[in-house]
Amino acid sequence: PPASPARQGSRSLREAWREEFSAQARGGATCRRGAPCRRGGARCRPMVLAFLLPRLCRLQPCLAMSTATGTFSMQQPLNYRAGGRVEPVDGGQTEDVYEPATGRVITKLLCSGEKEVDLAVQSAKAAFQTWSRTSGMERCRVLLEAARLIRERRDEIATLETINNGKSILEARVDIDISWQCLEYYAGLAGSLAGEHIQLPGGSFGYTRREPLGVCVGIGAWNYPFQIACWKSAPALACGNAMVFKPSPFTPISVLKLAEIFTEAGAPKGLFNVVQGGVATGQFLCHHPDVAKISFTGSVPTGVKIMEMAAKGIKPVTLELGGKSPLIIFSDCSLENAVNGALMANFLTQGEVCCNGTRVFVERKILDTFTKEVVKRTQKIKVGDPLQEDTRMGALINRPHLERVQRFIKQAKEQGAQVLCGGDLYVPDDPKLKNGFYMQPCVLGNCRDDMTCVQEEIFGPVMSILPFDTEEEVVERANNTKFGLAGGVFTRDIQKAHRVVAALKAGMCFINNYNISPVELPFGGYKSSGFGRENGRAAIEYYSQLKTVCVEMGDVESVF
Ligand SMILES: NC(=O)C1=CN([C@@H]2O[C@H](COP(=O)(O)OP(=O)(O)OC[C@H]3O[C@@H](n4cnc5c(N)ncnc54)[C@H](O)[C@@H]3O)[C@@H](O)[C@H]2O)C=CC1
Ligand SMILES: C[N+](C)(C)CCCC(=O)O
Repeated sequence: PPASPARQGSRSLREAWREEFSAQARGGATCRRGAPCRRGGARCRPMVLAFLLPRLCRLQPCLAMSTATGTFSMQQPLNYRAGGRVEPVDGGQTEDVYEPATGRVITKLLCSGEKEVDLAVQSAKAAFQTWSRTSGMERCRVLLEAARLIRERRDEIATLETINNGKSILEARVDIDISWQCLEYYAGLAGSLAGEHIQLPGGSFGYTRREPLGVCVGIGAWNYPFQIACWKSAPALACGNAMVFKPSPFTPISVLKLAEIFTEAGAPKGLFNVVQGGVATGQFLCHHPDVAKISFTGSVPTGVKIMEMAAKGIKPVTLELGGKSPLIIFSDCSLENAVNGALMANFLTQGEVCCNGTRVFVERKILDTFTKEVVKRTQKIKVGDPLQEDTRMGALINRPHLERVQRFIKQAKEQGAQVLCGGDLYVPDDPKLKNGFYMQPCVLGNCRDDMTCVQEEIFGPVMSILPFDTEEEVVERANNTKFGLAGGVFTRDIQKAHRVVAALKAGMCFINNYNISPVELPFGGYKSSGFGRENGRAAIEYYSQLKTVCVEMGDVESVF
């Protein structure tokens, strides 16, 4: 998008940085103007850095020297309150934050205590006073500007996401695109939020006002750190709320970019705050009496605890929890699309996706052909350095999680499943990656519905293939789970497609595709996968409340 003249100066510097930044991340030899470097990138780069670094220290305080794999380190402080980065005033417990690609510690996280949480909430409360009185159009402008800034810094934010989460840079860029689209979408809705006018007898009338809730808390998971923060803050802010966000302690970094961008886009200081920490910090947030709403993304057991805490304060909650979603492949599908769909449904973000279609039901007639093709394509997935352009699968979030996924595969074998490909740890040749958390994507055959790998959410790159014979049978088996986040069907028969998705007990269903994320569509679960919706118009309901005003135009007829 074209920059306004007022922004040109700082923008050209940022662009120069971005080009250098992307070149470093790629490890490629490009010069500052993005052209192939005739003088050799290695020699050219120090000159560019000598020019840029003093300025960057001011502009980009959270970025240290270099961002190529194995070189990034994050500077303190990591909390964001009242429009700036701050050290927590209390807390004290520290956690290591990793770069999954190399297993290096990139920073220490200071977990925020009760006082710091209170200061963040008070900061949000103060910003709410002004923000909640702005018009929808004023909010629209701030959100649009924030969306524009995210879009402008897409590569920089995606690189941070890749370094801290381990997903491929290709995927991280898509995540950032979905993030700014989400802000644009709610910017568009902000100006049209309105109540109703209702005529009553005798000229009296009523009307409704759609009002914000107050200070909303967002608690995020580690698989889509920046995107989750946008999915929560965009509708919250559009409705006139303020937010305190707590990312997962595994991925505390990229959300600071969002906080800085909101401030730069003109949001009042304190409108969007970040407190870092784990379980205890989350509990302080949920119990805080000035918090009006909690929106949570994470596991089912934590979701239960969040709801219990919210119940004590009668706070509304949105819960985006786990899943074990079915993907149903009928024999009349386009095989090529179905295979692509199954890969999309299982292997994005190293399989660490809540709505993944990990139970792949395949009509027996095409079981062998489908399985052969899926295995062939899975074996071709390039695992490795997530900042390399040709990598398609990076590293899992941390060592304990990698080991947990490995245990699921071991147990699947013990229960009779057959490993058709992958499943082993992967050690890249590059020595700097040898302590990274990599594994080969895995396809399991010979699966039965009662196996642990088919019942439990693995949250790793493991697909289970299950044969079926009839539509009725597969719908029943697909629904036979405590979860209900998503589901998919591949068929060329349109009646069958709609009949099957209508029968699926899941909040997000796909026909002839899987795991795409148009921000216009509501997203959320049935059953143990949670309730409330993110994205789409529906999310407005979860970040606002209706006030009814009844207006008497005549005299009061008293019964007394
Ligand atoms: N439905 C959805 O949209 C998504 C669901 N998930 C689910 O999340 C899980 C993986 O994410 P994790 O971060 O490991 O989940 P988790 O439930 O352990 O943690 C999620 C967040 O809650 C915080 N937290 C943990 N205990 C808390 C407590 N007692 N009170 C307040 N906050 C607390 C954590 O610090 C983190 O920020 C998977 O099971 C996955 O299915 C993940 C992404 C998206
Ligand atoms: C973006 N998408 C659809 C692949 C996943 C979003 C839900 C999650 O946070 O896991």
